[in-house]
Amino acid sequence: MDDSRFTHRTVWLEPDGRTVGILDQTRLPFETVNVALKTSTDAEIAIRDMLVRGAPLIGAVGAYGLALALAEDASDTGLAAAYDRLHATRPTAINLRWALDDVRARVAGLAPTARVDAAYARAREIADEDVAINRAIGENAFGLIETRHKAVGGNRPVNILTHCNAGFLATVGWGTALAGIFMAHARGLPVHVWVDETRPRSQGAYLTAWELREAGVPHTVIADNAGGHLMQHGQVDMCIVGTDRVAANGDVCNKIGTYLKALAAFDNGVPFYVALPYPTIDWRVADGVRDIPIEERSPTEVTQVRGRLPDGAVADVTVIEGSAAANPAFDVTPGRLVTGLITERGVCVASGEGLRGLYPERAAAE
Ligand SMILES: CSC[C@H]1O[C@H](OP(=O)(O)O)[C@H](O)[C@@H]1O
Repeated sequence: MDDSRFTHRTVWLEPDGRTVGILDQTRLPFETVNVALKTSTDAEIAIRDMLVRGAPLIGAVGAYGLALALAEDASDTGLAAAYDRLHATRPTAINLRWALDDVRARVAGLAPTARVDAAYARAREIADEDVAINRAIGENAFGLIETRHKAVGGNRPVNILTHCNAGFLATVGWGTALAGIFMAHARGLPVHVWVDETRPRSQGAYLTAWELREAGVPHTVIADNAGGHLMQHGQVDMCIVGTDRVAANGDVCNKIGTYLKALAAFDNGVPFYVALPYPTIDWRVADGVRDIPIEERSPTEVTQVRGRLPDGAVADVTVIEGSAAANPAFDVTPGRLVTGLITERGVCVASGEGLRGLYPERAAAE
């Protein structure tokens, strides 16, 4: 299958070998705008303000951000300061720390004059590795979708609910939760996707729906509160979502509202899967519900909505006036509510034992 439709459209290195190109996801689906990151501050702002978002993608952009920073100051002090600035942009997705740790380890022992090239080389490897990993996740997810298709009679589309955006826009390519869906559609296995709009930033309505439209995958956007009703009435055959951090015990941190979908799925016997690449596993966190930091974002993301006005202009409109608003950006689903974790190495139970079975060397090394 042609990878190009699902890869290298979110972040790339410009021909000058230093400038980092990104697709500005805050403008989608209304406009397609590319942005050039020329400084480490550009990279910081891009991650913090969610021009790029999605755990694997912010890891890749964080890696390039460190390379941009080393081009400005390759000293030990400069490296440490840049690491801290980039790490502080978003606290929940573990891929950012993973990527910054990886690049720092790669360059720390080098002479400052050798650090920039080494950092860019490693950032490129991280980006390319993400595409390969997600393709493998897609194959493993495709197998589950194919099995589900047979289980529901094999004569109708598999109805899959997803939350937020874990498509190629959340990664360097293919996506995680959507990768298997793209493959199923391309291979003629009929699927239909229920797309949670995913307030307050509406990554589902703005980004997942855009990806599925582009790929021609049948889908229906729904209010976040509709999923439980659809599950109660047999309209959902399985759920597949992404994640920003999986704890060593299998607890899953993902966009706010995921926990509620997992509860509804558990109550209705709907298989609930979470797709993730190995950098999303945080072996240092023993209990996800207790220990994973939850990002609190600006209340304006709740009180304002971006849309297209009748005259065609795109604007932010205030929909809540005079009231306080709270905006926790993630929640944590206990592993007991998760049917399986879909990784590049296969599918496992959402538990410490399940994860160690797939990654024996990682558990030992962490
Ligand atoms: C494949 S990671 C996707 C994951 O990231 C999203 O968070 P955000 O858009 O705030 O970066 C969301 O939790 C997705 O499930």
